[in-house]
Amino acid sequence: MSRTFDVLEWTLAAARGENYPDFPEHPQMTVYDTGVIAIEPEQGSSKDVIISCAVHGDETAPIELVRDMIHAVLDGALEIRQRVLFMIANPWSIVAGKRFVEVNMNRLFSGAHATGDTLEHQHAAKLERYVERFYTSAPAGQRQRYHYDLHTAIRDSAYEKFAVYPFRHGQPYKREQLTFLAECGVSTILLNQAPTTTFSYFSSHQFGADAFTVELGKVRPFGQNDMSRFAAADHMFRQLISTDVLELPAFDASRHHIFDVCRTIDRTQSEFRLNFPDDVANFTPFPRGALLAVDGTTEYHVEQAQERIIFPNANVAIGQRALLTVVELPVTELDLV
Ligand SMILES: O=C(O)CCC(=O)N[C@@H](CCC(=O)O)C(=O)O
Ligand SMILES: [Zn+2]
Repeated sequence: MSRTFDVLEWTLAAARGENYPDFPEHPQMTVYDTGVIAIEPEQGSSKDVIISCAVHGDETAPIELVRDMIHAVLDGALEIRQRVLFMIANPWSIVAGKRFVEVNMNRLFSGAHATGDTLEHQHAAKLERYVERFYTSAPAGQRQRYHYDLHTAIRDSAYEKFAVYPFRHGQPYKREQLTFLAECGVSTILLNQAPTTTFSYFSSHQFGADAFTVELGKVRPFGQNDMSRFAAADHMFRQLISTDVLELPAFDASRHHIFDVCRTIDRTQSEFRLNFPDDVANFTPFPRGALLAVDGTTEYHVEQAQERIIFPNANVAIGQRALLTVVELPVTELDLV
């Protein structure tokens, strides 16, 4: 169905330098930038929720989810009870139909954007300012900050949906967040054990938000996503922003698969290869001793009894992460609050 105003078309037209009608006047909506829209209920909110997509431009399902939520608000079909910032983070990479135009933007947060001057460096700096503006302009009082940065993964995955819990600097993990994510269909969690320059770590570390990189499925072109696979996540995000108090079931440890990030293997040489085929899925386990990657003359072998591979990508820029390995951790070993 064609719309008189389509927020994605408006965002992409701006990225292409084309004309498009202005964003419609709406009493609760403030446009921070094309694709960056804050929605603020008049009163009574207690949550500041960021839902971002398109940090990688070819990860289309989250873009469709965010687009449809914004349209539902514009159409009066979704009543907003909490402050929300929707972010279509890299419109130029959507236009290009690529993960990024020049540089992977999800390595440029927490100030890393200062190291260059590409479109992605400049835009990451702006996105940081929008996050700061949104969180710091909330009404006074006790509030809770959230940031769900929605992605889809390049490879198939033994666990279709999973989330990265950014490094907590010793703070406990939250039962409520694990339960919320499980209700979204995301019951597999990776615990990052070091600071990163990702968008979710930025909001978590700089603003104390409950922030996650959420992998909702596999990268597919527009029109090829089976949106029924995202229905639970869509429902829960809408519940989060349209209710005063979000009803969640009690925490149930048996629902969750927790994995500790064990090793981060960076590509440091132009001669870099992964020692397994392109169709090996995320979370595939490898036995101790197996050769995973060769970086110049350095060989990376599996060190623990069973390490599983995540996000393998031999084509990353030199200096960037080419592979993570994870090991399963019983939920009972987590410091939970
Ligand atoms: O499938 C892949 O290889 C990449 C999917 C993706 O974009 N993942 C994020 C994870 C960010 C994090 O570690 O929090 C990324 O690589 O940026
Ligand atoms: Zn991504």
